[in-house]
Amino acid sequence: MTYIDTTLARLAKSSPSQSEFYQAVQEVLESLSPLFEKEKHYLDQNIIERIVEPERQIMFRVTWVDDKGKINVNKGYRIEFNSAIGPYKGGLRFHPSVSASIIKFLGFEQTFKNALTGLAIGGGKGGSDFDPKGKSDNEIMSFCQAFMSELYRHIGPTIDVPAGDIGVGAREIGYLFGQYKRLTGRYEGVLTGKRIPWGGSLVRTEATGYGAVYFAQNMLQNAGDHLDGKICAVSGAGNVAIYTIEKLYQLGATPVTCSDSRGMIYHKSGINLETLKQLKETQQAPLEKYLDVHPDAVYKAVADYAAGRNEVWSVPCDLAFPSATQNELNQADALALLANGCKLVAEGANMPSTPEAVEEFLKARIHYAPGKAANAGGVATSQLEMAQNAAMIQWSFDEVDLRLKNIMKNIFTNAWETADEFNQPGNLVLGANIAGFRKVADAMIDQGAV
Ligand SMILES: NC(=O)C1=CN([C@@H]2O[C@H](COP(=O)(O)OP(=O)(O)OC[C@H]3O[C@@H](n4cnc5c(N)ncnc54)[C@H](OP(=O)(O)O)[C@@H]3O)[C@@H](O)[C@H]2O)C=CC1
Ligand SMILES: O=C(O)CCC(=O)C(=O)O
Repeated sequence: MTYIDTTLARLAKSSPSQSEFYQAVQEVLESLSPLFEKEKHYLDQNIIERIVEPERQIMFRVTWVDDKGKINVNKGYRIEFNSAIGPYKGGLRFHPSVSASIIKFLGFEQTFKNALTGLAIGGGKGGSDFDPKGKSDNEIMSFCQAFMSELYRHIGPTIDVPAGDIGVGAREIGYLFGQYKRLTGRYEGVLTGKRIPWGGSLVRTEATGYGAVYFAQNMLQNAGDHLDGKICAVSGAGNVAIYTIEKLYQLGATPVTCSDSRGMIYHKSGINLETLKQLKETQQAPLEKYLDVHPDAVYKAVADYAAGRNEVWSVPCDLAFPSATQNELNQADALALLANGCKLVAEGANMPSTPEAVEEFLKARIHYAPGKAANAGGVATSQLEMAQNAAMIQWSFDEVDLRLKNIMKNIFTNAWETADEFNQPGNLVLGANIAGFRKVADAMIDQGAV
């Protein structure tokens, strides 16, 4: 048995039925093989067994009252995965699909992503199986207050700093922050993604989508190409997708698709960003309503989006930005993209491509950027928010945007050069995994057997 088989067998025994978590661990460990062959001390220090085990897993009951006076119970999670290079940092996801497996895979990925940013942030993730869809504002507040009533004792500006993810935006961060302040009496940078007037950072809202496009720009420029005139397929219709689409337009590309959990829009002349923002940021309406404003667009419903029936990937495009959720792009989707001429995939979502899809991209030698590299702009800008909070200052939009651009360039260069070092030029999966792992593992070794 290889060390990968041994590790996965051990995880299957100690953490049964966590398929997303095993998938993330397997993907990272497979690409680390060349590193372990070259630098044996990681195995001597038992780093693999240590790094796949979260430092702390908090699971709790969230009891809240809905508008009809009914008492509801949901499950809450915060997985504090790794603090070798800084306080735990990562988002909170509120979605009915949330499970220990999903939060653990996200926390594991977050650890390496945060290391790639070059900033002092460890990895964590949290959330709940609470479904915000169809809930009133009062119910969202009631849930957030109940969630924070347990979480507050585990977090702090130098301990663990949560943020948003699927189903958690500025509104939820506001309710969570208010409850933290009520319970502790402290006004401090304990959450990021806050609104600007009370401690938020400019550009945090846009950062993940903008960052993914900056990353794609770096990949293209490195190959003597550019974004101008490129046709782009984007999935998702939330925070990441919207600001990916915005930045693509700013840099001369044309995004032609977006999608939500019910279906996708194909608008050949280009997605209308104002309509999309109106539907998703203001009204929280299904994408089908887009047709009321733009009857020339095409809408296709999907029966089972997360299982890979994602029509976005069947559209002719030069570049693809999966920005909805994990495993939304399978092998058939990858083959359809390649057959249609797609030359670059930059992942805005976390682990959106299945292992078989990633294999196809690597085999075809197109530009492929895994989520932990391409979507790191969000968490990096969260760290910039922490820095501004700690210093009690606020930087301008341009200043934060410039820092974000530089961080994305550095991540690209680091992953690219690491791939070269291991004789796999252009393989950013290997480059990002080894570069992220090395930083965390070296810090763990320096800090002893803790
Ligand atoms: N926000 C951030 O800063 C960062 C986010 N990410 C990742 O980006 C991805 C998108 O996050 P974000 O845009 O913030 O989230 P949002 O909640 O703003 O939007 C998520 C979008 O994806 C769709 N979606 C979510 N889950 C599912 C599912 N299980 N099946 C089908 N469709 C689904 C939603 O459709 P519907 O509206 O119908 O629910 C929605 O359009 C996630 O993978 C997240 O982890 C990564 C780095 C940072
Ligand atoms: O901004 C953050 O802290 C976390 C963002 C996030 O959840 C992610 O990078 O997946």
